[in-house]
Amino acid sequence: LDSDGPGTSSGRRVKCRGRRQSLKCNPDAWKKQCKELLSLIYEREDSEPFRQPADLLSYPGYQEQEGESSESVVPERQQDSSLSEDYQDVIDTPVDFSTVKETLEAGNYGSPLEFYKDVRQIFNNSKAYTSNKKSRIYSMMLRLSALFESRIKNIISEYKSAIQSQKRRRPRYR
Ligand SMILES: O=C(NCC1CC1)N1CCN(C(=O)c2cccs2)CC1
Repeated sequence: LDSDGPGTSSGRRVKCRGRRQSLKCNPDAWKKQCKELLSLIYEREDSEPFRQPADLLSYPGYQEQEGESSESVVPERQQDSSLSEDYQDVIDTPVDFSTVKETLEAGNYGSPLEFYKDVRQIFNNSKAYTSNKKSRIYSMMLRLSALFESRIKNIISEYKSAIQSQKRRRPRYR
């Protein structure tokens, strides 16, 4: 697992004289940026299956709320009664966007990397659970993951630049 996350800045130094508020210098800017990214994710219909904890035991098929959308998607494991495994047998670390949203709003992420790790777990769980790479929910996850990765990489590289420019250069005596 690349704990560094995407977009590790490649040695580009940003001058951060004085003003911390400017986009590239504020090490706290990532919080607002991640909240905005999360709002964008919630706007996408593709996020619907991932907004609440997956609990396939509580209903026969995965039906969306009335009126939310015309289609209903049934995880193919529900269709295939031969599979005795259910979601919690397959997935060790269940996580969904409502949990991520709460953690972010409570200020319980120390960096965008921690946020990135949780969101990536949502997508990895979907990859681990699917028994069919053509399933509807899996394809929703793939689109959402592409959107997320395209946006998170700049948030993380700006955060890393801001941290780098905070470090005062102290002479090292060997
Ligand atoms: O039950 C839910 N989500 C809770 C619902 C929104 C109240 N899910 C079904 C299983 N999941 C998958 O990722 C896959 C299914 C098929 C291939 S992957 C996660 C979403």
